[in-house]
Amino acid sequence: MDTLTLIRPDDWHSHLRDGSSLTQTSADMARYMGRVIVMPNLVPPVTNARLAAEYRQRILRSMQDAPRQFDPLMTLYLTDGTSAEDIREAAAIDWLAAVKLYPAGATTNSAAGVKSLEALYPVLATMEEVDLPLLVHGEVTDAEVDIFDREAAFIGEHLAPIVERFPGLRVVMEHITTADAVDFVKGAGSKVAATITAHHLLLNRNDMLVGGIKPHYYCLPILKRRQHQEALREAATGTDRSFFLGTDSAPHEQEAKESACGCAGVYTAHASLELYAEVFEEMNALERLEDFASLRGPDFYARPRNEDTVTLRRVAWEVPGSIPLGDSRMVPLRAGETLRWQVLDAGAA
Ligand SMILES: NC(=O)N[C@@H](CC(=O)O)C(=O)O
Ligand SMILES: [Zn+2]
Ligand SMILES: [Zn+2]
Repeated sequence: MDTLTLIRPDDWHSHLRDGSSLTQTSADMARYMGRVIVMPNLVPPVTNARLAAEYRQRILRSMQDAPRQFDPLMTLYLTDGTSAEDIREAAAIDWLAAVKLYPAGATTNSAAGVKSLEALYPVLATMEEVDLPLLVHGEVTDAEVDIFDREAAFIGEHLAPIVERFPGLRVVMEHITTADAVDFVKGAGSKVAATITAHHLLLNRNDMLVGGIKPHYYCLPILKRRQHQEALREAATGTDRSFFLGTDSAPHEQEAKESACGCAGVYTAHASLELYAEVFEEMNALERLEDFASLRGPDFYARPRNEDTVTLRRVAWEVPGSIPLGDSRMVPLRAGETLRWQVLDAGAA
């Protein structure tokens, strides 16, 4: 198979950042994605509908000729101060898609995150009532818990109790990295889903650590052992419709990652569908890429599927060694390496 045409995909988890970074990040996303769920972890965070509306305008303005299909869907950052009123206001806005939970200190720009989840149960009850999905960065932050165990611990300590207490709440476990998460989502019923990134499908912790430490593979949740990577590959390419595309593309300046204390995040927006296509091809599952990338996400979010298409072609191309990020540069995944697939016809106007 040398060409693959699929319904236009959407990215259900992405970091576009702000200011001059938007020139690159929005353009990469808009190249062929339809809807893009934009994470709210700016400094300061996007905590209410007004801030989300202003951020959305900055994203749309960052592109001189935004393709017709590009539709940023915004999220609110859940904090200890989020009110039921914030939730009701958000739920009334079509482009406001969900509320994002970051446990305080779990990841990049999460200092404003939630300290006690249980104290926010009344807010979750309102979200359940108005059917506004909860997106979670699923890692505990206790210093005693090993970094490789933090996702599994979060499921048992926090996620399972939430799902049990709020059975009508739609929950997306974002960027899952373990077989534990795959098993939990499979057993949790139709209101619980998960996004899977291209880098967690392509890499495991050996890729990051053997033969020298690779800062551009460092992200959170951290890459796990090979068995977990294989469970993710089976889930993404399998028939369970709870698993769908979310790149977690997370740009950082080159110097911030190539550092004695490098920050977490992998940039994949320059080639997201192409990277997923490599995995699906390796798994002999290219025919299921459309379901994963373009159908399961809108079905879960109860939004219409896109109607137009994009076409991947087997045309080798080299990823640049670095690309602009505002006034600086960043190193995207597979920098300087050759990719097998390319989106040549994105049908964008
Ligand atoms: N994934 C990451 O490693 N980093 C993300 C935050 C996140 O999604 O956890 C970022 O904003 O840089
Ligand atoms: Zn996260
Ligand atoms: Zn993220």
